[in-house]
Parts: sequence; C-alpha cells; structure tokens
Amino acid sequence: MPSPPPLLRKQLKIALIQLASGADKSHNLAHARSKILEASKAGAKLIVLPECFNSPYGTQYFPKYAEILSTDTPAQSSVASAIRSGGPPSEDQSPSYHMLSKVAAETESYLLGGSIPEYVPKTRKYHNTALFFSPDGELLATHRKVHLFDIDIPGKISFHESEVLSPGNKVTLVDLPEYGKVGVAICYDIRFPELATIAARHGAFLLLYPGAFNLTTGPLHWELQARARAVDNQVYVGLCSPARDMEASYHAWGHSMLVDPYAEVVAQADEKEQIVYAELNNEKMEEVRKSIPLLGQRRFDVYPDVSKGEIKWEDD
Ligand SMILES: NC(=O)CC(=O)C(=O)O
Repeated sequence: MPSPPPLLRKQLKIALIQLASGADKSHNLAHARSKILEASKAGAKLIVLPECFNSPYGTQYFPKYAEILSTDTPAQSSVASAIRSGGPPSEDQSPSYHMLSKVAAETESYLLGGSIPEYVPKTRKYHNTALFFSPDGELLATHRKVHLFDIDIPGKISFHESEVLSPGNKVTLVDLPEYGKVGVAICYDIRFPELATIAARHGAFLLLYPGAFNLTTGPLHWELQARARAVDNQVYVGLCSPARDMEASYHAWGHSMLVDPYAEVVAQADEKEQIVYAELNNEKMEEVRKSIPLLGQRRFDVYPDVSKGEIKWEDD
C-alpha cells in the first residue's frame, strides 16, 4: 500500500514575533513591519504576529482600534471570500490589512496577522480577527475568535470580551500549497481542544494560536495548553503573545513558544520583545506518529469522532 503523502511537504522555518505594541496604532504597524522584515531576513517563511498586535489588549480599546475588512460581510460566506469578490478594504478602513498584505508580498512569506479588532458595519458587531496572507499578498483566510475570553478568578482577574465583542462561528484551516495545512485559532480558543482536533484530523501539521494570556493564567496554563494540543494531536503548535508592558492595563504573559509533535518546547521567549524561530519538518511528526501510533488506535466504536459530522468552515 502506498504511504500517505507527508502532512508537511518540506522543511519550514517559522518566526513568532513577540511584539511590543502600545497606544499609537501607526507606530505599532510600522514596528510590526520592521520586525517582519527582520524575521524574513533571518529566513522565516511563515511569520506570526500576536493577538491584537495593532492595539493594546482590552475591551475599552476594541472599538477605538477596530478596522473594517469588508462592508459586504456577513452576506458573503466569509470575510476572505467577501474580499476576494468585493475587493479589499480601503487604506482608511484597514491600514493593518494593507500593511500585512504589502509586507507579505515584499518578503514572499506566509504571514499571520495575529489579530486586530474588526468592525462589521452591516451587523454593527466587533470581532477579534486574525488575517492570514499568502506570499503574494493575497488574503487566504480570516479567523474570528470563536470562544470569547470571559472569566472571573476571584482576587486575580475578571475579563469579559463579550461586553464588546461577538464570537466568530467557524473552524479555520488554511492551505499553504508548498507546505501543507495550518489550523488557526486565537488565545482562549486553545482551551477548547475540539478546534485543534478537528484541524489536525483534517490534515493540519501545525496549529497556530496568537494569544495574550496574563500573569494569572499564563503561569498556570499557557505552556500546558500548548503541549496538550501538541500531544493530543501529534502536531506542531505555535503560540505568539504580545511582549509584556507593565504600564498597560493588561499584562500579557509573553513566553511565545513553538512546541513539537512530541509536545516538547523547542523554542521559547521570556516576557520581553523577541522573535522565536524554529524549523519544522515532517520527519519528526512521522517519527512520533510511528512510535506512539494513536492514529490507528482510536475507538470510534466507543466514542464519536469530533472531526466528522457538521463542522462550520465558513462564518455566518
Ligand atoms: N486572553 C485570552 O483570550 C485567554 C486567556 O488569557 C486565558 O485563557 O487565560
């Protein structure tokens, strides 16, 4: 029997940019651009920016920093297809879209713009939205955070994204033709393993989570969640956080990291601005899948396969 095609078709260098962003959006965009150029010069072909890379993170900031990606959604099936058929937003509507698209083309790299606050005029809703660009600057996909970060840990942290944001409604899997498939979700989404399992069972070699955990949940769960998603699914996992700013209202944990399919942390930042690099290859994934052959041992006669049945691949 012929062996299945590799999940990751050729070696891939990834860069996770743990960006220091502040209140000045133009500065954040220029700074992000300079770090993307730096990562590209270092040989990265897939470059990732953190959650809310163009703004401070906080419900009070989302409306002020929000950008319009498409005036046609949600009549179209997804933001990316609305943009493909209706054209890109203007520079005024989304300076972040234009910066990302141009620098992806300039560096000929895949680029995940971790997330920006998005405003949809038709629905009057705000979303926390990641944008994935191809090496020719085309928007391949968007992911709106599906699980909003609403928590109360007594005496520690109370945060309610749902006061301002509306959730996205789909699983996001992006095809990078030379390499393979990448699952994308945002921050709190990582706590819901179904998204990861669905993406992995549909062929993802890598799960990417731009995210901003904090000084309470970061030490508790950031690495744990990354390694758990990797060990469950025997894939690479990349987390990309903003750098910590103790002057800001929200203190990000930092510690952007790349975890391999054995669930080992292969590269990790501390809390300061830094670019985390790692090389991804198919051999490691094949090795772990051969050594611990979970794929052939599942008991779908005992429990259901979450990757089958009705899965939403498009936003409403
Ligand atoms: N900020 C988030 O969305 C999630 C987070 O901080 C956590 O899950 O902890």
